[in-house]
Amino acid sequence: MIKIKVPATSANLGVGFDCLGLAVSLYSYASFTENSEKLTITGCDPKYQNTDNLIYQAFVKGCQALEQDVPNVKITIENQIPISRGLGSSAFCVVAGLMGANAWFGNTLNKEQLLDLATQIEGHPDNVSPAIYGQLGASFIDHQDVQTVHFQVHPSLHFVALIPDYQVSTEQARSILPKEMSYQTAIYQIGHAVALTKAFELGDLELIKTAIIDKMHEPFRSKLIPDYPLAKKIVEENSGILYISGSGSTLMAITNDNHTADNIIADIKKDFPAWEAHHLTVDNQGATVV
Ligand SMILES: Nc1ncnc2c1ncn2[C@@H]1O[C@H](COP(=O)(O)OP(=O)(O)OP(=O)(O)O)[C@@H](O)[C@H]1O
Ligand SMILES: N[C@@H](CCO)C(=O)O
Repeated sequence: MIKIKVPATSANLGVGFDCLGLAVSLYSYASFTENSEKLTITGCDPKYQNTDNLIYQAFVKGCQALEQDVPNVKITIENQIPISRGLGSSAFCVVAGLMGANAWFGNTLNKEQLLDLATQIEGHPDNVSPAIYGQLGASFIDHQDVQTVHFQVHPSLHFVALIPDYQVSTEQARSILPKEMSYQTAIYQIGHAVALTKAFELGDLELIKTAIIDKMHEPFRSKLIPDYPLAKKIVEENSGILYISGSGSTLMAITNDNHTADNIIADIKKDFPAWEAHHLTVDNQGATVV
């Protein structure tokens, strides 16, 4: 049996729309075993238990890249990453499927090749890069070639994923964005994004607080999350910093204090008892064969 472990990923980090992504300590697993039938899938909603399943689609793409026939396979999913909540559940599927195929046929694809394939499936590299490499990743696509660099996040930083009991569709969250942006806003975003990566390395919470403020997507997307204003108020009253994780609905709080992270969770639970909340650290390893 081949078992792949993939971390959840939090894309954008405010000003890094479609470029920045962070791997965090929440994990899903996919196992691949020989099967008498073409395909069996367990561990997910019956609507995903067919050949359209994203893990299987990525497994097939991996086999094709390796120029191998697609074997009969049983895929067993152990899922902790909530679906369509902005924590990279689709990146988990894509990376697990590709790495499953790669391990099945002797691990001949390297991480750069896996990242190129994963980005072709996912459409943007911000989640799949940290899902493969761990840490904080900054990525861009140069023709078909994905370039990615990694930043070691300062260990003093704590991340709290506040996960609403409702989904936000990535498709809708992309479709509501304006088609154009001014030079002034582009300059604002570039300066802030570069400074933000340094602030994460340094663990400089004051710099993170200003550098993370986005003008490109959060002002529009926050309207898709009805509880955004109250959640932001609760986090800021606890001296935390809030951004929309991926395309939402998860709101990620950042603090440099263990106790504050726990207080944020306790206060959020008072107003939103149905929400899930996880106190997370940065995953520095990325996806692994376990
Ligand atoms: N455990 C799972 N089993 C089967 N399919 C899954 C699973 N997790 C994710 N998926 C697939 O991924 C899709 C969700 O992708 P989507 O991009 O909407 O959300 P996300 O990746 O969680 O959010 P974001 O990209 O903002 O972090 C689902 O519709 C499904 O096709
Ligand atoms: N960068 C993507 C992440 C979600 O897949 C977005 O914000 O739409």
